[in-house]
Amino acid sequence: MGAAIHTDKHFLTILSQNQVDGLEVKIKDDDEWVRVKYLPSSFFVMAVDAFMAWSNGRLRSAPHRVVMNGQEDRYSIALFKFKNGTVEIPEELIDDEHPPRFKPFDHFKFLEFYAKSPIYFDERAIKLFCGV
Ligand SMILES: O=C(O)CCC(=O)C(=O)O
Ligand SMILES: [Fe+2]
Repeated sequence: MGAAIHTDKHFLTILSQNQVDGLEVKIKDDDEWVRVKYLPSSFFVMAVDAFMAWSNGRLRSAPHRVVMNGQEDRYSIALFKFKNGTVEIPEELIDDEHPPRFKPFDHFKFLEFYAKSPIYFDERAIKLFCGV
């Protein structure tokens, strides 16, 4: 079993797994998938959708998936961090060269809005919800 391509809707994702790899991340806008290699006892931390909006797009919420191709069992555990209240770009990250790319939004309303939507897992959801 694996996981289909998606971006996480939270603020930060912290992942850990047993020593069976499977997580793949798309770092650029091309077709290349990077397989995540964990050091023993390490965590993998990703800035995800709400962090991308907060950072005015400086950090990208990377599409990722889980691809399994062996017979070994894989276990992973995820901690999803939310931002309580309004997510708003700090003024230090806005200037003439970097106009705001996301409107302030309530993180839980974003989650609620897309909870039952077929595009919940789509990377465009955050841009459709609060993109400028
Ligand atoms: O199993 C993993 O390493 C990733 C799982 C994942 O992407 C998720 O739960 O959102
Ligand atoms: Fe994920």
